[in-house]
Amino acid sequence: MLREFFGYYRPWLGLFWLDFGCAVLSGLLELAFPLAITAFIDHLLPQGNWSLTVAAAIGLMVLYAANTGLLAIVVYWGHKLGINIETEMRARAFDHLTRLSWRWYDRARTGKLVARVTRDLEEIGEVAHHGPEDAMIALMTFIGAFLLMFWIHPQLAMIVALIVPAMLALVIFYGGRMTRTWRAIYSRVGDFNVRLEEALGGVRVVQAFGNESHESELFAVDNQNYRKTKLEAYKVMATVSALQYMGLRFVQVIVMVMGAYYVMRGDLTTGGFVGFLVLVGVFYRPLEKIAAVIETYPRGIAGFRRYQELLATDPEIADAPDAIPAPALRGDIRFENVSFGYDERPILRGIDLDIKAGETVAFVGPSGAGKTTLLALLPRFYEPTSGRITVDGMALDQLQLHSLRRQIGLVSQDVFLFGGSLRENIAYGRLGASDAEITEAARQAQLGPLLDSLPDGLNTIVGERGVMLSGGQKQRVAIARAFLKNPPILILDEATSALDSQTEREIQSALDALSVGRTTLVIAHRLGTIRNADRIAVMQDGRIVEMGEHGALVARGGVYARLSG
Ligand SMILES: Nc1ncnc2c1ncn2[C@@H]1O[C@H](COP(=O)(O)OP(=O)(O)OP(=O)(O)O)[C@@H](O)[C@H]1O
Repeated sequence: MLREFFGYYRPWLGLFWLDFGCAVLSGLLELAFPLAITAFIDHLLPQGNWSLTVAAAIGLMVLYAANTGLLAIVVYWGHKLGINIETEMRARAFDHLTRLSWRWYDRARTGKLVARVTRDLEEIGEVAHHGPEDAMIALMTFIGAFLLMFWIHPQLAMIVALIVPAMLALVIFYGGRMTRTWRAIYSRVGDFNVRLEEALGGVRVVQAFGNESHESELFAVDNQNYRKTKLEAYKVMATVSALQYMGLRFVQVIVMVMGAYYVMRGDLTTGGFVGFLVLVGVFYRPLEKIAAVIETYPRGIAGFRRYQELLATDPEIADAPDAIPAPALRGDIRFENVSFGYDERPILRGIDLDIKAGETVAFVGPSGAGKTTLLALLPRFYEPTSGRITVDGMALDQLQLHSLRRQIGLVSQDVFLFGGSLRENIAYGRLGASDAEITEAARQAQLGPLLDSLPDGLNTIVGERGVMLSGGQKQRVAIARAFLKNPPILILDEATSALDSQTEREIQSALDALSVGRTTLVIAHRLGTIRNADRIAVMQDGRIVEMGEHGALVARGGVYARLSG
């Protein structure tokens, strides 16, 4: 896994080495400052040479200025490295997410997905930047400071070293607790997101049922859980920082006392003494860094695991290696003994169906009979469990998915509109369509009068999911998209919601115009559509139980006669 993680550094190796190199140099300079102080006190002061003192001070300032520059580089370019990696991962995650199957999305929670693409990747970015750099600096200053202290005064250095294992044990112990607490916090944030997403997304339903307080109570549970978990984390943080502070100060006092003793005995110079005291601070700092690494690293790694899992999710429905681009289709469609179930429960059972190019077939039957499911197999939103489907004699899975879907228009019951303008929403049917083409499609879909009445015309913003449009208008936008797409095959899932008869007539005539010259499969809830169909397929319990023209089916006196009667 680490190898894969470091693979993401490859395009940014230059940045990585720049960041890493500057961090190492800065670490070395940190070690040089205590030595400079020692030399200053022990060698310069006794000489009483003022100009040399000023020169030394200027030299020290230059060193500090250099270190400032190095630190600025580390902060900016290091974070740049992190965000570059994060951006690349986010792009891949989004790309993959847009390709996952309907079956996968049936089980997904959007709130959690959003958290993965945003928060998880942010954590990884942080680790990508700080991980190697922190670990290296910590190790280097830790060992370096100890060697220098040992060089100044071995016995004193050993006293400091005695305290190190205790501090490390502390850091590791609390680091582990911190990791667990953070994991819990993030899981709480996930719950939170899901709740927010559903309550706000469904706020109209919440209000319609007067269930605001109920939602607030549910939210309060998540909110309080989050608070409790956060408080746990703060407790651990308080303990760690208190212990760290106490540890450092105690060691400093011990060093002060012991150092003073050695100075009085003439074993240690004053400069060595002061330098040593500063080194204790330098030596101690990596412990904090190690604590930080122990805290952030597992978070990043947990995020990276989830990211890898996401990328490894099988899109289920994808192009076979030998799939060919679909040629311009005529629109002959065949279902051969097709069966399907979303899970173990069979929904479609051995469907055989032959539709000629240009034909309009209406599907009717009781709710839950499998009409929508059957038609969802044609653009390969789901794969049949057995049997096969062909268009123009070619099996669907021989064709490249995009080239197939480009030739199938879909007008479904619940039209999804994006939160932009009417223009953007209609143009979704064929990206890059000109304004003239968009307007023409809108008029064909009977949106003309609406466009004329809107001061902003095509630029009118439709609101999130198109809330500013009526149900009938949304339907017409979907029809306009289909006109613009101009596919040889059309799937219409009629709106079941009652439209007034005038609107219904307009939409029906737009749909009739749309289906001219195309193979049209329509899930019919209205008699008007059924009459226009060349044939009617009556579905029941996942089977086609009757097939034929309206008159013949009525005369037969079977299921259809009962349904339409
Ligand atoms: N995504 C899904 N996951 C699992 N089961 C599903 C899914 N979609 C539909 N079903 C189930 O499949 C069965 C057939 O549903 P389908 O929507 O195809 O029926 P329909 O004939 O179109 O009904 P309606 O006329 O009410 O739209 C139903 O029992 C439904 O519960």
